[in-house]
Amino acid sequence: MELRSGSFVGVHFTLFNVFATCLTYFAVTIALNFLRAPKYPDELPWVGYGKSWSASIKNFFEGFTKCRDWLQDGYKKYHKEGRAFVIPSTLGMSAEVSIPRSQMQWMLDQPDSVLSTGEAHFDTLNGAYAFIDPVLLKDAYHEHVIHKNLARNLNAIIPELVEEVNDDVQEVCGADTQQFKKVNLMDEFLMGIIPKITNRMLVGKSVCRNPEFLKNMMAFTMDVVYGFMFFPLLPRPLHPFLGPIFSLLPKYHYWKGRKYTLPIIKKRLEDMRRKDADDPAYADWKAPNDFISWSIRTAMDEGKTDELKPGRIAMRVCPLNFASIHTTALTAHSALIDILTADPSVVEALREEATRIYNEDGQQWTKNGLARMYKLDSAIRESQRHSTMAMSLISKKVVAKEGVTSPEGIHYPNGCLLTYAWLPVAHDNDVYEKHDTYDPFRFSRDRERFESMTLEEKAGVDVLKLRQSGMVTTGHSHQAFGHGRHACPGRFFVAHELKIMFAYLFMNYEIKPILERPELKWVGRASMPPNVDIEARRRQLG
Ligand code: HEM
Repeated sequence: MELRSGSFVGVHFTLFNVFATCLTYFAVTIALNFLRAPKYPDELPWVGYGKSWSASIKNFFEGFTKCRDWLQDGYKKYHKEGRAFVIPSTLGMSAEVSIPRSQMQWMLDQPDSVLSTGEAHFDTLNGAYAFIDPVLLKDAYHEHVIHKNLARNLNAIIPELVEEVNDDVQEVCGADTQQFKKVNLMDEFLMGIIPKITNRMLVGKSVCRNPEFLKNMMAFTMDVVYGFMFFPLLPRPLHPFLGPIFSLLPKYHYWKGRKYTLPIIKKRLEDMRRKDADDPAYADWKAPNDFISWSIRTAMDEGKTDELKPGRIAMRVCPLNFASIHTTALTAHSALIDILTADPSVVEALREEATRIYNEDGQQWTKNGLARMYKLDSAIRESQRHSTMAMSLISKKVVAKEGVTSPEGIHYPNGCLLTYAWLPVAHDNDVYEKHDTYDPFRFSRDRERFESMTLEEKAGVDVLKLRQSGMVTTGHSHQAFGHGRHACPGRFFVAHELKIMFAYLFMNYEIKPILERPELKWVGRASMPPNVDIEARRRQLG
């Protein structure tokens, strides 16, 4: 039969062929990936459709929408009995073993040479191709620099954060005291502000406001996300051939962005070397407090010559943008929606707290003042719990050649991926009473009660337990920043950043309440931010 182009039969056949080719391609991909996936011990139960060939095809597609239910099922059926189970591979994510709470400490206690967080990140994020150069994630020196420097320098960078937040919020929300201005919460407000604040800490004021630099950093973070979706659709044997082509994207955005960071890095290297050599011209010079200086100083102290190459430092700014911007924006997005859909008295209480502490501390933000914002701290932490961003936020890969045996007696061979389920814990009534309710002051009530006690009354209180209710204190039941020695080192910065930003917003703007909280939609193992606008009007003060 002759097929005439444009005829019904022709179109029909073409669509059929495309469909059949796609189906064959997916079947081959799933089969090849299935063959090369780590093998999990036979005695482990699986959720979803199980572990057979046909099950993995169903898991692959249906996991897209059903993963959340599978995790909840496994949590109730196995974790409550102290047993681990396997979450099957779904689009973008490999099969992983979910470890029950009773084995959590065992998992965290294993050295990196047995269970490695870095290797798990390298695999999940396609570190071989999606991060400019594989060395960036293979040897994540930027993480070491952040662990070592960020928290200890926070106090010193507060004034910079305050200036950045004030300027950026005003730029987005305007100064009109009459009319409300509508802004899209994610695209205009948070993505207009958070990349600048984060990069102020990473590369300083002159670069963090440069639109071209920001555009390329955002494009880089999206390249990593595209890689996340693209690589699982490719049979693994093709990765070495197509991966280098894909990697042109992140490389391109890095090259475009480094135009702005390289001159600063080179100058900083020279300045710091001259300062160290007691050059009299540098007697009064002080290195700016940012990632560039921390990175240089740490590499100099540790004799890491590779990490002193300007190009390497410029590259390391990229994975840090990836680690910090979307995570912070998603957290802030959920928190603002939760706060603005709560009773209006919640915003009033947060405004009162912020204004009082700001005035008590001489109309400035101090480390101590930010730490005393119990209500705001609690409102954010409660949102991290209530509107959980991802099903699990901890991942480890078995790297010990001989594997490792869990307290349950299960032997995990080399290559297995382990995780700890956060979503079901955050929504377990045994852990959090009324787990379905957003209770903004869930974590601050006891702290405030403590503050109003007499010294005698305070003596009878378990202060350590009280301190654990802060948003930066990770634990078995607060995993929004992970837990253990690889818990997020950026969380102290995030707490400062969000408190300064929300306080500024509530103190200086009226914001219309959001009438109904949009439902959280889950895709695979992550929740998708709903599209929400806020309406803000500058308050007329004094
Ligand atoms: C609200 C915002 C953030 C959230 C929710 C978040 C969440 C997390 C989580 C869950 C982990 C642990 C991953 C694991 O164990 O597998 C992590 C690690 C990390 N985060 Fe964050 N993060 C945030 C912001 C930031 C910021 C602002 C920075 C840096 C400036 C940062 C830098 C890092 C680094 C370097 C690691 C790797 C630590 C290691 O493996 O030792 N994060 N983050």
